[in-house]
Amino acid sequence: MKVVKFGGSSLASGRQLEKVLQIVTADRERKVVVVSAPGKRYAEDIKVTDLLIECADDCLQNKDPKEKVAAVLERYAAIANELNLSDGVIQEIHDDLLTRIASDKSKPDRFIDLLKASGEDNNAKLVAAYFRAQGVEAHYVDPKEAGLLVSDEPGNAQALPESYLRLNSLNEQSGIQIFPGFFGYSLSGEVFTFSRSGSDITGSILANALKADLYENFTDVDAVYSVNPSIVQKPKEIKELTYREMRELSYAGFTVLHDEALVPAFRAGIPVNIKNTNNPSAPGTLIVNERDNTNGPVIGIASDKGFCSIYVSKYLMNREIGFGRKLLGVLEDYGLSYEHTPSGIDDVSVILRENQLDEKIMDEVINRIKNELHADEVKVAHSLALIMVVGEGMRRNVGTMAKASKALAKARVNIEMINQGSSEVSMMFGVKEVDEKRAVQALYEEFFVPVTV
Ligand SMILES: Nc1ncnc2c1ncn2[C@@H]1O[C@H](COP(=O)(O)OP(=O)(O)O)[C@@H](O)[C@H]1O
Ligand SMILES: N[C@@H](CC(=O)OP(=O)(O)O)C(=O)O
Repeated sequence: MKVVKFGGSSLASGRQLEKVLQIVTADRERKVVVVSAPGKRYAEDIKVTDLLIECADDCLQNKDPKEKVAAVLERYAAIANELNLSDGVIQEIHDDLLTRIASDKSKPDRFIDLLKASGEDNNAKLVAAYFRAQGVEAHYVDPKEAGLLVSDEPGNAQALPESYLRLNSLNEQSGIQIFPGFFGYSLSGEVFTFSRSGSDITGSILANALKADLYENFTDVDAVYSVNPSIVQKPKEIKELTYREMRELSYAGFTVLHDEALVPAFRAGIPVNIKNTNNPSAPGTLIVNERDNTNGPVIGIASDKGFCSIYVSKYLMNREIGFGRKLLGVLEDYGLSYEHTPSGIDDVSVILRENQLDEKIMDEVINRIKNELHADEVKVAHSLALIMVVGEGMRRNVGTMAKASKALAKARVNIEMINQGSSEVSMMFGVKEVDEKRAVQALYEEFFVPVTV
C-alpha cells in the first residue's frame, strides 16, 4: 500500500487534478492521498494558503474580508468549472469559510490556523467530489475523526504519539481516502497547523501509521537536484539519498521536502519517493536508509540566507567550566534557538536565524553576555548565508574540506566560518549573503561538473 501526497503546484488547476486522478488510478496500491491547498498556477500567482492568511488578518483588524473570501472561493470555483463539477461542493466550501470567519477571535494565532487549515480541508472535499464524479470510490477523511492529534502550538504543531495507532484504522476503509494535509486537532478539539509546507509531514505521519510500503511525494520537479535549480541551471539529479542526507539538505534550504517530513517515514523504515506530477514516468528520487556510495563524497549543496552570528571571545575560555552553558542559557532566556556553535580555544560563535531577534533583544543579549560572562569581546555579524555541503561519502574521503575551501577561494568568496557536523555527513560554510550564489555555483562546479552522469 502506498501513501501519496500532492503539493499545491499539483492541485492548482482543473488540468492538474486530471493528472492527479490519472496517477492515483494507475496504481491500485495508491490508497491514501494527502492533498495540499491549491498552489500557484504561474510565478506571480498567490497560493490559497497565503490568501487565507490575508483573509484572517483582515478579520483580526476588523476589516471586511469580502474581497479575500471572494478570491479564495474563486480559486475553488475555477477548478470546479474546469472539471464540470456541480455547484454543491463550492456552496459547501463557501459555507465552511463563513462559519470559520464567524468563529472566536480572542486567540488570534488559533484563528489564523483555523482559516489556514481550510485551504487543505476544503481542497480534500473538492478532490474527493471530482474523483467520485469520475466514477472512482473516494472519501474525504476528517482528520478529527481519523485521530490526527497534534500539540497546541499555532503554526508549528507536532503530531502526538497516540495519533499513529488511531490513524491505523484507515487501513480498513474501502476506496481511496482523500486526507487533507497541513493540520490536525489538539486534545481539546481545536485546529492547529504544522509549519508552512507541512502537508509533507501529514503524508509521512500517515505512511508510518498505516505501515505503507512507500510514501510518494508528488511535486513539480523530476527529482531532487544536487543544488537548488534557481541557483544553477539544470543541475544533476539525485537518484537516491539517505534520510540523513535529505534531512540535512531540506533543513539547509532544499524546500522541495519539509525538513520534518522524514522522521516518521524513517522511524518506520518507509522509503520516500519524490516524483513529478507533470512527468510521472520519471523515476524521481528515492530516499532510503542506506545507499551505494558510488557518486563521490558530496550528494548535494544547500544554502539559505537570513542568519547572524554572535562572536564571543574571552582569554582562557577553554578553562572556564560552564561557559558554554551560561552563554546558551542567555539565549534560552529569550526563547532563541541556535543553528551552530563553531568554537576555538578562547572564542566561540553562535549562529542564529536573524528573524528571531529585533535590535532591542540583540542589545540585551550582547549586554548580558558582556556583563554576566565577562567576555573580552562580543561582535555581531549580520546578513550571513549558510551553505551546507552534504554526503555520506565524506566520511571515507580525504580532502573534501580542502577541495571546497579551494573552490571558494578561487571564486573570491571569503569564508566567515566553517563547521563540520559531528555525524561527518555535512560541512557548513558561513559566507556573506551577497556571496551566496557565487559560492554555491563554485562548489557545484568543484564537486559535480567533472562527474559524467
Ligand atoms: N534541490 C532541489 N531540488 C528540487 N527542487 C528544489 C530544490 N531546492 C528547491 N527546490 C524547489 O522546490 C520546489 C518544489 O517544492 P514546493 O514548491 O513546496 O512544491 P509543492 O507545491 O509540490 O509542495 C521546486 O519547484 C523547486 O523550485
Ligand atoms: N498549503 C500549505 C501547506 C503545504 O504543504 O503546501 P505545499 O504542498 O504547497 O508546499 C502551505 O502553503 O504552507
